[in-house]
Amino acid sequence: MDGHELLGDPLRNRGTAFTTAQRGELGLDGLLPPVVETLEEQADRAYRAFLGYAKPINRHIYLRQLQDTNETLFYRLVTDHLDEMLPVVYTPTVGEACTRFSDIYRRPRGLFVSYPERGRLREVLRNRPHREVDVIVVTDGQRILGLGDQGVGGMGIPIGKLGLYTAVGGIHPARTLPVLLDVGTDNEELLAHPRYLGWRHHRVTGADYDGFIDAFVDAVRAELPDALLQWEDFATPHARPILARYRDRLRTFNDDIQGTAAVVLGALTSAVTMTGGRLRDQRVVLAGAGSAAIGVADMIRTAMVADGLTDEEAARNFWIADVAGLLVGSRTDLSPEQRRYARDGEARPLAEVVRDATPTVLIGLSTVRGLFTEQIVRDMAAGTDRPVIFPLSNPTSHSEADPADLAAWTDGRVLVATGSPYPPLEVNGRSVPVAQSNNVYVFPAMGLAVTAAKATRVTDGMLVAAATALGEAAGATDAPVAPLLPPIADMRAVAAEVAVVAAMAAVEDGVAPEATEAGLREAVRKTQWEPAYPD
Ligand SMILES: NC(=O)c1ccc[n+]([C@@H]2O[C@H](COP(=O)([O-])OP(=O)(O)OC[C@H]3O[C@@H](n4cnc5c(N)ncnc54)[C@H](O)[C@@H]3O)[C@@H](O)[C@H]2O)c1
Ligand SMILES: O=C(O)C[C@H](O)C(=O)O
Ligand SMILES: [Mg+2]
Repeated sequence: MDGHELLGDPLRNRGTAFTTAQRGELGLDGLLPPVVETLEEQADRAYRAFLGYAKPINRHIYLRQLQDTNETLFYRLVTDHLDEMLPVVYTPTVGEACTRFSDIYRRPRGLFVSYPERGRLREVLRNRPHREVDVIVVTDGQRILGLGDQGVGGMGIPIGKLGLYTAVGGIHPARTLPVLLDVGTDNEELLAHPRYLGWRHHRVTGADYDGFIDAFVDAVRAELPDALLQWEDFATPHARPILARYRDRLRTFNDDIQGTAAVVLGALTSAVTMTGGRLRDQRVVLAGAGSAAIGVADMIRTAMVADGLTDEEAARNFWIADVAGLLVGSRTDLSPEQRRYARDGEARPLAEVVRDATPTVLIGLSTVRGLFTEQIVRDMAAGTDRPVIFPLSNPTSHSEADPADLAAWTDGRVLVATGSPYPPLEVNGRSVPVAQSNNVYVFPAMGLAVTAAKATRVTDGMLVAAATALGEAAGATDAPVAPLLPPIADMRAVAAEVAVVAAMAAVEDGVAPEATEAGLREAVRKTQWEPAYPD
């Protein structure tokens, strides 16, 4: 590699931080301005440049460009300013980046695996930019946040998620692989877009789709048998069947179903601690019955059983409503997973469900902006002292409610967590951060746990352990107002702690080699990469 090529390799490029001696040895003389800088000095310049952009999308484009130029510098910057940059590299701005992917595209990253190449998927995988991979995040772009089908633009999500595997989890950036499965798009606007960069074709469906997914998984197992495969933003009709099909065959999990459920259980555990109640006594209304909502219900139900209920009693604590109303036994459109929660009577709308059920907990995974109306929230707040309300749909433009409204409509009694970031609430003259109940609190820790413990599967036990550790890390007390999850600035330390607990669960479940807690702690520590130039 000559000097010029070296500067084009984001993993090895140090830009102005190459020393005088290195510049001489590596053929870099004349290719850089004369001053030699430290990483901190470079990060200071990059931060000022970042602040120079007013719009979040332009900040996102700047940071993505930095990531493609010098990854050490990118991760130093993001790690040092996580609170401020998480909403820019990730939700909600990453949603806009996906919708505008074909317009803002600069450079390739990751692998585009498209249907027309289905006969040669191993060759495509062999073209991966880096040989050794710990974590793959894959999407087919069909359900990007609450924004629907984004086709090839969905690639923004695996890139964003893996950026956090590194910034939060500490997985080495060269050991991550974003993958976009391009099976076409049913988004007519994209199909008509003159600059659309994906395969211009309607979505492949049925047996052809299933066969393609199978061929992809076979190629992953052949080429990267030790990698963790995370499924992300698949539409509900595919998400669960894919998870069921592969979860016992390789290291794999679905982030929207399982990662989401673990973080919600963690935040709910904090809320219940704060109210002084028991999990088993909560009456939960869920708005939305997609794969995220049912995943959340299943995990809370399991935790209620651990808290002393029978499975049947626990299921009776849920009222789940989707676009057609309450899930009831007389409906013919329910999947087996949904039917477990079906209740008697009519398929009444959410507002009626909230009036009848007198819930203590209201969770939104519906993609519908403003679904939690003032009336619904006031009705709920009339029946419980501390209403627990989680509007979890992303991005912000699809959130079921704004925390400030929830606080106003409940006279400050609400315990809130949101999917997308929101500014702090003013409560009795105090500024209280709003917990972001987003799977980012769990997936980097899962990657770290699987990698450090050499786990061969992702078990329910590992996810429940992660949820419990997260709830404990929030440090909830019976104080009247406090955030339900740890601060974002502490996320890296929390991920390491959650990873140790999940790794211990992997050993206990028999999917990882025997190891002590101290051994796993050391393995997690050693796995975590620090953004710094090596000596
Ligand atoms: N906070 C997080 O970490 C997190 C994680 C996963 C998903 N999500 C968000 O959850 C949302 C849903 O994801 P999904 O994969 O389950 O999607 P989905 O499209 O499968 O599910 C949406 C559900 O909402 C229902 N719905 C639509 N309109 C409704 C209405 N007016 N009243 C009640 N229900 C209604 C639909 O019938 C469906 O059951 C997305 O916005 C996604 O961004 C957030
Ligand atoms: O990506 C996120 O912010 C969370 C979640 O995976 C989602 O799909 O909304
Ligand atoms: Mg997702």
